[in-house]
Amino acid sequence: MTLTETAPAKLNLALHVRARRADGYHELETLFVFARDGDTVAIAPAATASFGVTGPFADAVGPDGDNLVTRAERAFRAAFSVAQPHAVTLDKHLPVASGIGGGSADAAATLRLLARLHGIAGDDQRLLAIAAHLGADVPACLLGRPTFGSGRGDALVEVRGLGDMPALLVNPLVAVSTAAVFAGWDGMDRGPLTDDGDMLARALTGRNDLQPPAEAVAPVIRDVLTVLAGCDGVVLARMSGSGATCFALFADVAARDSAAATVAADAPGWWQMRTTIG
Ligand SMILES: C[C@@](CO)(OP(=O)(O)O)[C@H](O)COP(=O)(O)OP(=O)(O)OC[C@H]1O[C@@H](n2ccc(N)nc2=O)[C@H](O)[C@@H]1O
Ligand SMILES: Nc1ncnc2c1ncn2[C@@H]1O[C@H](COP(=O)(O)OP(=O)(O)O)[C@@H](O)[C@H]1O
Repeated sequence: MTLTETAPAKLNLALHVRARRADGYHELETLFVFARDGDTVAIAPAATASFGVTGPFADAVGPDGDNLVTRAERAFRAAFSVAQPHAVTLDKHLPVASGIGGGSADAAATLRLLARLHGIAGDDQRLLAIAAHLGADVPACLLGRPTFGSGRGDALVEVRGLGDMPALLVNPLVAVSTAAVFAGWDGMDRGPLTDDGDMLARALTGRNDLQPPAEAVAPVIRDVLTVLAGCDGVVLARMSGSGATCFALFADVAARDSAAATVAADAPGWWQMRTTIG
């Protein structure tokens, strides 16, 4: 029996960095939303453990046994005393180290699949503990619903999402290290996210405080945002997470598709994904 799940791209509609912590992490406030599309993880019980990766970004993950998917599988088996090995395959469509949490989403999808396979409730606290240990973003990806995150980004409160908004994700295919971008933050607290209004209103009055340090690492991010912000019908254009992926939200599908055509013509070397944000 093979079980399959989408590991949806994560977007930070806004991300405010509030403080640097003694443990090397940062206090932040963020609005997490999830795309309808992303990677795909498939899991089946097997005589021996194995990992395989396919898809356009397979090479960036590599076939060896240490990545966020295999770490999630090992942590699950240890926490729930599961002796049964699994064959895991990952179809990798999201660029790696790109601010849309691909690795975190893959790990979260792996945990959800293993929970289904072994009869563990999706909201079991042990799953959440494994997720938090794998990375600051993994608990939000495990939940997979629109959420306000604080602390390291792992203190979560569910909020009402955007409804189904057409979105375009664009990455200039420059990998950006999350640690390096946080290290470049200037240390200035520019204030909290507002809790007034709906998700879109809160996002529109918010910012991404990691955008300036990410642009210092990868100046092409400014070009991506200039192209997106100039497209007709854009409601919001911003960088996600620590970059370099930027997103644009649109009021309708026609405007989103016309922006996708503009980006493809202006910058054929950039990665893009048309999707819908819930
Ligand atoms: C910036 C965000 C926003 O959602 O997303 P991405 O850009 O990774 O998608 C996340 O906070 C990333 O979460 P995640 O990618 O899971 O981070 P981790 O693996 O736990 O940490 C990688 C490194 O990022 C830095 N880090 C991460 C989270 C945080 N709140 N403060 C930090 O300073 C630390 O230097 C840490 O060593
Ligand atoms: N399954 C995976 N997919 C993507 N990256 C992974 C995976 N497993 C481990 N990684 C590592 O995790 C790091 C973060 O990748 P990713 O989650 O794609 O980026 P981000 O945290 O910027 O959203 C990368 O350096 C990558 O090498």
